Amino acid sequence: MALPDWTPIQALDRAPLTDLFAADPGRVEALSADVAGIRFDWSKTHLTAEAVAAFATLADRMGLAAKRDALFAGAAINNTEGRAAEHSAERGEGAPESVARARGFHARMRGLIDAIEADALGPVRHILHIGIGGSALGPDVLVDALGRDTDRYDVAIVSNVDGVALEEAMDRFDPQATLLAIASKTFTTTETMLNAQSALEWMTAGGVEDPYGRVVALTAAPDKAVEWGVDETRVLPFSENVGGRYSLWSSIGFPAALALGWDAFEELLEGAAEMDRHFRLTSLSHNAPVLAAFADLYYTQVRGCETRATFAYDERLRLLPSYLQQLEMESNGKRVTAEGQPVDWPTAPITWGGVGTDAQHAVFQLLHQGTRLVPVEFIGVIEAGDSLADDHHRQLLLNMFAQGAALMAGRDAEDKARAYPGDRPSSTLLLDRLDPRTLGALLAFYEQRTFVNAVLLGINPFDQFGVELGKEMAKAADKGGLAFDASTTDLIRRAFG
Ligand SMILES: O=P(O)(O)OC[C@H]1O[C@H](O)[C@H](O)[C@@H](O)[C@@H]1O
Repeated sequence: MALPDWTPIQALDRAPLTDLFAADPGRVEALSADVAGIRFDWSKTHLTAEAVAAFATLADRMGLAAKRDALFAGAAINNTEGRAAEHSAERGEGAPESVARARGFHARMRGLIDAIEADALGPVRHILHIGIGGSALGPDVLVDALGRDTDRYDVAIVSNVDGVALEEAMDRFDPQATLLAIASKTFTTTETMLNAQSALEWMTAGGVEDPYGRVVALTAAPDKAVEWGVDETRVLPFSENVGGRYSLWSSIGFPAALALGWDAFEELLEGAAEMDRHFRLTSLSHNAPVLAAFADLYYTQVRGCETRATFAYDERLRLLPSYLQQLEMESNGKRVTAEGQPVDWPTAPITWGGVGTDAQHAVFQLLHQGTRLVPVEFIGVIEAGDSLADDHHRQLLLNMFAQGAALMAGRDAEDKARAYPGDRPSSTLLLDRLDPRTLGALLAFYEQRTFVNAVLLGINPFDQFGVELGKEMAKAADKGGLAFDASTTDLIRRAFG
């Protein structure tokens, strides 16, 4: 298989951003895209027509078009696990048999949601969703972003095995009015199974007559859920070919579908499908996930950037950075190629971020004047999420725009402590409004951008063997069967005697 050759990209001219704007009045339009209610603007990055062309050549060398087709055709592109990656089929974009299968699973989920809404499982006010990693981060983003104006159900998403997290939800919820949703692709994850067991005990202690009758399982291992005690009629399966961090479109999205209503969930899928079609059918130089990945790779491979920061200037998107951390770092934090050869180029940068304007008063000092170059991504929403006077939203967005401009322009000063070097890149995503369709498109954009990055890096984004060793050692430690190093042994002794 071809390996990436970065030399043509590293040889590109490195003109400062302000020169690039001065030289080309058409720069904004040339480096922007409008897709599914989102304006993407990469003009404040160092991408140029030449850079895009050089990356397009690299994309050819790495077989991006064929890999993209293979992704949507359901070929086994997750080669290390011998599996397809079929999250797009969940939103109707994929091989016909995979799409049909996903539709069948969705119909089943909808049927159960209808039954819950009709009180067939008894009165339900609270949804206690237990899951971790991909079985929590995606649904959490959805419910937090879109569920603020609805009081259909009160949702708690509990992931951490730290009982503090579960107790907080238990204190808030009435066990008699709670539905327990156990979300686990494998239905074996230690934290989730322990939390589920404790939640079930809490329901029993709270006088629920048939606690198992109030349990729903969201899983790609339906047999294991039945074995655990969930009635087959309340097991909502999804395909093994949907990766955990790509699974919010499947039955893992159940708490969002319940809290927001089925129509909203379908709109979310439709927005994602719109982004998929854009990704599949648009030429590379106008393709949003592709251009975003080109900029990502430019900064890691050419400018040595070790991190990339995302700042959502919208309180409703405050969980987006954590969701992106799993999506990007678990997918592309790899050190061997898809064929198992060591790579000698940097793979995924560290994804971090926060919410604006708060972050301006905390971490932006480093972005403006620190010694490290951090490409920044701003996300804003034109339509306000609040109903206060216009001032709030106007201030919010103006601050976001000003930060991008300041990073780029910089400012000279005699006193060097007061000088800003400028020429610091940012991309901006401006959403018309935050609704299910746009959020679906936004999340699908990030998924496909992650895929393009992986293809050009020559790695497989769909496995995550790196999370196993620590889990195995924790299990062995629990059984007392492992001789640890002196430091770890000392810590264990201090904690448990
Ligand atoms: O959904 P589950 O099988 O419980 O897995 C939950 C999570 O745990 C694993 O450790 C992986 O790192 C994640 O990709 C996954 O989403």
